[in-house]
Amino acid sequence: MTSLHGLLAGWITGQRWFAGKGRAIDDLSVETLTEIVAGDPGLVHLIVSVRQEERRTRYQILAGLRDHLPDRLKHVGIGTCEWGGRERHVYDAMHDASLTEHLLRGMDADRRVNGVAFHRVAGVSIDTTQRSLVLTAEQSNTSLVYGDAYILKLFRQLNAGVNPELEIITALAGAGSAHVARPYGWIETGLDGEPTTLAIMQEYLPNANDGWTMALTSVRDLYACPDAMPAEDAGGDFAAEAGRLGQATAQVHRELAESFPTGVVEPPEIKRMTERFRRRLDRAVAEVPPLARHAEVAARAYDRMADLEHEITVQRVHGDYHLGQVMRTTGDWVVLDFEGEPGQPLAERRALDSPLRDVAGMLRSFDYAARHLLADRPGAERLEGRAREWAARNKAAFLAGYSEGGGHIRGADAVLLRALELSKAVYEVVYEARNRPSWLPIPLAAFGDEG
Ligand SMILES: Nc1ncnc2c1ncn2[C@@H]1O[C@H](COP(=O)(O)OP(=O)(O)O)[C@@H](O)[C@H]1O
Ligand SMILES: O=P(O)(O)O[C@H]1O[C@H](CO)[C@@H](O[C@H]2O[C@H](CO)[C@@H](O)[C@H](O)[C@H]2O)[C@H](O)[C@H]1O
Repeated sequence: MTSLHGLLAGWITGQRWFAGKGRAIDDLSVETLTEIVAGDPGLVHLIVSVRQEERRTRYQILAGLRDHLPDRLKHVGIGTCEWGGRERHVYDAMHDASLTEHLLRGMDADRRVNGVAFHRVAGVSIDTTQRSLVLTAEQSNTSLVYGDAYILKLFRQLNAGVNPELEIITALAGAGSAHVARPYGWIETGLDGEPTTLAIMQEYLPNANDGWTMALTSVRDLYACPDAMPAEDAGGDFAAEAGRLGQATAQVHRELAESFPTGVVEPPEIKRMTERFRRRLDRAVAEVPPLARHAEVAARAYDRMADLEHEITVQRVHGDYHLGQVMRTTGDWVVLDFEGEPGQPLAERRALDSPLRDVAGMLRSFDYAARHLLADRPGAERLEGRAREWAARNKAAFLAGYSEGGGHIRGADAVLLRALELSKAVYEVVYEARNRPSWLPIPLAAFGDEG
């Protein structure tokens, strides 16, 4: 009979959130196993450590155990193995509402099960009768939606330490921000001696649309219009929303600056920042060879940044800002997912940075939205111009909104912004190569234009 390790090693590579796709697993070990619910069905919490060549990554899994697997759960089966002296079915517990209700109950009761601690945010109450469904989004993590009340995000890749998202939404919600979803609870454990966030539960925004979906609708509308029609006359023009998003972004940056420390980075440290960008570029080229022919474009932008003679203001930022991280409610834009770039060390994700890093991230996202629909589309070359037009129009509206909302972008910031955009594109090249290789041409196109 296959061992639990063997089962997990065969299953994990097929999961959307598994970051090491395309590379063999050299070793998978179970670091911790905590029984959250005994019996049938049973629920166990696992932290597994996966080694692929030199890189070791920890992942979190919630596994269900049943003596008999009902048809409705067969599609999430992991396999069978011996457990407690008998053969049991192991499956992905996120799809079993009769198990995920224990997560709600655990948070409501501030329960602790061995090393796994459930917490409720002070002053809120949790409705434990809500049933969960797994969100089917393109995600680095896995989210459960309970009724239309809560959304619980289970972090898949684990890095020791408090997740910046928990820290930030707690502070901003506490300060009365209109741009974050209210936190309700979290789950944590100790890893390498540090409290480490395993999951966060927030208010679910039931009548909201995410920015990526809205932007794609707008792009589709434009592509369907006659070539001669100006973008502003096309149905579904997104520019007014892009402007409002810019304003909301500036407000969130102000709230972050008020809730956390800020600082300034002097030119010698700016040089060191560009050295880090270069090292990241070198690593990316080694991992994704098609990036090599564009490396010079990025290197030149970094050189220009290294020559900056004025200081840069730094503060806590979002860190992985894009259209999929913002939701338009009936009232305003709400910002999600303040956890920085998944997979980066937590210290880096919590470090103070230029708010323009988020601005750069969103500018890249407008390019993604414009180009995404061109892949594999007949007549794509004809639409290339329209894609540029859509991206340029919405980027300009976003930047104008950012300034109107009190965000600071001076003329001299163009060099910094360009370097940050290309640094983000380098990250995206690696992200796409690992997760969605057919999307790789999108970030690679960022280097084609010297800006
Ligand atoms: N509070 C919320 N209300 C409604 N939908 C949400 C909420 N938070 C996240 N979502 C949806 O879940 C998706 C993924 O959430 P996100 O926090 O970005 O996860 P990940 O870090 O895995 O990408 C979002 O794009 C959005 O569609
Ligand atoms: O999972 P997260 O949302 O934290 O972020 C990761 O996945 C994103 C993709 O889902 C990725 O974003 C890239 O693709 C987006 C379109 O799907 C695009 O809007 C972004 O601009 C682009 O960076 C993100 O980089 C990654 O960290």
